[in-house]
Amino acid sequence: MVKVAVLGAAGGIGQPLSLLLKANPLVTELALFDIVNTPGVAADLSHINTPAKVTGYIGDEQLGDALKGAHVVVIPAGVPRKPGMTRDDLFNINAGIVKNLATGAAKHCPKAFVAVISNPVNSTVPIVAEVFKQHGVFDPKRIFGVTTLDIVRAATFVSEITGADVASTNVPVIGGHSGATILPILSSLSHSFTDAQRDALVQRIQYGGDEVVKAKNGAGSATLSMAYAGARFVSALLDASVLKKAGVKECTYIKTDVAAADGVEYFSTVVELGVDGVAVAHPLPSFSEHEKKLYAAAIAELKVNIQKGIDFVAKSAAL
Ligand SMILES: NC(=O)c1ccc[n+]([C@@H]2O[C@H](COP(=O)([O-])OP(=O)(O)OC[C@H]3O[C@@H](n4cnc5c(N)ncnc54)[C@H](O)[C@@H]3O)[C@@H](O)[C@H]2O)c1
Ligand SMILES: O=C(O)C[C@H](O)C(=O)O
Repeated sequence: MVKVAVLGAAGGIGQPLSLLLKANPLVTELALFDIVNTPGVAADLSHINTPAKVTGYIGDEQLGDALKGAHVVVIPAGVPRKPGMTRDDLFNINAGIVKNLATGAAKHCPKAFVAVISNPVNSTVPIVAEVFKQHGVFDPKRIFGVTTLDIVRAATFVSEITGADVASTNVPVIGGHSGATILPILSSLSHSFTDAQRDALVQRIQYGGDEVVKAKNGAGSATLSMAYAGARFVSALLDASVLKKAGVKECTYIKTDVAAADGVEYFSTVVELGVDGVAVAHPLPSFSEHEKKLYAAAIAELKVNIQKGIDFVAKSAAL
């Protein structure tokens, strides 16, 4: 039995993500949780002739049933940005939503892999971790911030410049998931970019989310490309943990000591996935002079974002 629970399943990301997960033959049960509309989404997806049995769960009282027995919990619940907003502007609403869902996961499926999509990821992942710690079930190998969209974008934008096949273009993107914390490692590629090309690419990868937010003009942020990226990440988790495939690697934001020397305990890095989640978190790559500056800027912002998530859980525990 491989049960995947999607929390926020009726939303802009949740629906196409659930569709892609329904198409994954490794998934045998798909639990769709939201505060609205999941019975309809579940009925619709349930007619697709793939193995997953699909069930809709609605409202807090059904959260436990949605989560019980889950192998993977994916969380795209929460509000998206509108033009002019930063991801951090979503904190006040999304922190509470993620904390509540994480509490459900800690109680009902403490061993599940938890893949957090809700923004601001730099802070929501520490929130999930702190909630799991409070319940005495925290395992840093099992909680992930989904930064796969940055990898997907980087491959697309880089291949547009290099002309290389996009499917075989792989650009590591480390750090976090917002603006200056997004750190593409262009120096790892064999192509040599001019400084102007490099600067334009870094800018586009760091602010790719804003490109979509502007184009959607108030109707939300990336949903379809995020669903694709989220499904790719879950598929990697299942390949490693269910099929026990070796060498499955994705960049993902985890609690790790790779950047601990610089004072951050959460960082997105290249991670080799295994049956228990994180098998190997790769150390920082060797940076170009330019990347050293980007890294310093990323660290400064990450520190603030991470602390904000930790403080939020501590404050609400003290109430
Ligand atoms: N990690 C990434 O790369 C990435 C990419 C795109 C979007 N996002 C983030 O994903 C989140 C969702 O974006 P979206 O476009 O799908 O938004 P959306 O508004 O279309 O959908 C969000 C869904 O969450 C549900 N929801 C709200 N409160 C809930 C709760 N307490 N429990 C369960 N469900 C709840 C809503 O009912 C809605 O169906 C946003 O925070 C957005 O910023 C992250
Ligand atoms: O930009 C956003 O707010 C959504 C998401 O984080 C993205 O990168 O597209």
